Amino acid sequence: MRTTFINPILSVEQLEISSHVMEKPSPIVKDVTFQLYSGEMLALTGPSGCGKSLTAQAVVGLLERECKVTYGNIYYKSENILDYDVKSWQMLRRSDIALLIQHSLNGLNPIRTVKKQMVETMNQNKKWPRKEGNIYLHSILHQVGFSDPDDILSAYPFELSGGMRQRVLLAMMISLKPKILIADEPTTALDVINREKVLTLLKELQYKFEMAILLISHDYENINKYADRVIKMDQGGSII
Ligand SMILES: Nc1ncnc2c1ncn2[C@@H]1O[C@H](COP(=O)(O)OP(=O)(O)OP(=O)(O)O)[C@@H](O)[C@H]1O
Repeated sequence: MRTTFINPILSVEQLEISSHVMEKPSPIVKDVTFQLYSGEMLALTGPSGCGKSLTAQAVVGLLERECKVTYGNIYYKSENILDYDVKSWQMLRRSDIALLIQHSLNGLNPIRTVKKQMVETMNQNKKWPRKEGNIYLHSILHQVGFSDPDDILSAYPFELSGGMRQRVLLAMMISLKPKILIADEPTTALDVINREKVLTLLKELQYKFEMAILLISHDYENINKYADRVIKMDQGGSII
């Protein structure tokens, strides 16, 4: 799919996020405006603590209790998703916007096989007949680079390396065919070779699944190599 820079799939406008820890709410992220277009990989970068992760959490309705959006709008396909209730956010995360974060590695249940967890995820949007479901699972695991999906499916998460678990999580997310994947620092804690592997994989998935990817990263060298566009936040949390 070719990216057309006409109608953004996601539009963040003058976003302000404030912390309510103190009596008076104080903005931590201010004036964040950017557009993400269908099928592109957009990198969001900037110094540590400038608010990249908070921006990602706001887009999927997962800000922690003490943080709130205090100004601005977030449009997904022209709909202001800041008006959503809890159920609509859940639906959006289930079928449209997936967020991959480092912490989500712990999101795999340690006492259930990969297969059980993947089947459960896959069936959230559509009940798959067993045979078709199995074929689909295998094909998705192939897409994220597993040459022997059966071994992975029968494994428990603790039997897999961190990199393998990350690919399993990616496979789970991809199985729901999101329109947007937000990958928050997917290469942190990886060595140079594995960083390249993850980014190459994301690039392949971007094309194969016609997904838009918002890549949050500090890895300037690779960002320029893989992203179609790069935007930068400053210390005060605004886009520069
Ligand atoms: N739940 C929270 N309550 C209050 N302040 C928070 C909360 N989460 C993050 N912050 C603060 O908001 C600011 C932005 O944090 P955020 O994690 O979004 O930065 P970041 O740009 O993603 O940083 P990094 O690149 O290091 O991951 C930081 O100063 C952080 O301490």
